[in-house]
Amino acid sequence: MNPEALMQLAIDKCREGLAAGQSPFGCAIAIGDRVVAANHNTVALTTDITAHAEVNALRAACLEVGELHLKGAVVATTCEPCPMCMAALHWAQVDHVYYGASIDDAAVAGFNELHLPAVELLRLGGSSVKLTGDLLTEGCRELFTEWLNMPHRRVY
Ligand SMILES: Nc1nc2[nH]cnc2c(=O)[nH]1
Repeated sequence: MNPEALMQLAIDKCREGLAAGQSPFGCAIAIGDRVVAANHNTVALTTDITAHAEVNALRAACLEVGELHLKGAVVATTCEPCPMCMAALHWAQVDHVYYGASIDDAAVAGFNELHLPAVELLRLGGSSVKLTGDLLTEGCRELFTEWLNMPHRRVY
């Protein structure tokens, strides 16, 4: 599946989350042409601070394929993975991660981000996961704008 189409799925899933009062993050995972997971962040819903979109998608994808490692998997996430999510993506041995908005964009929207770029974490840790940013960035940033207009948003 091409990365743009996968990112559009992540954006759509994020909007589903926004409609349900969740935070503005979505993630989709494909292996070849098969979409194995598409999830949004559920931190507010589950009172689970680790329920980021990427962690939710990884859990769903591993369950779906019945494997710990997602060899050949392509991941599209609306925002650059935080260190927790980047580490989880490394553990799952995904092939390539695409993201749209940046950690700085999330911080500007009010999230208490660790200012450690995903590319730095991969380099420091010697990970072979491929990483490409700036995919459908404006569409992904727009999700933060929509979220900032929600009166009952929950920041963390
Ligand atoms: N990439 C990403 N960054 C976040 N920052 C806070 N929550 C999230 C999330 O679900 N995904």
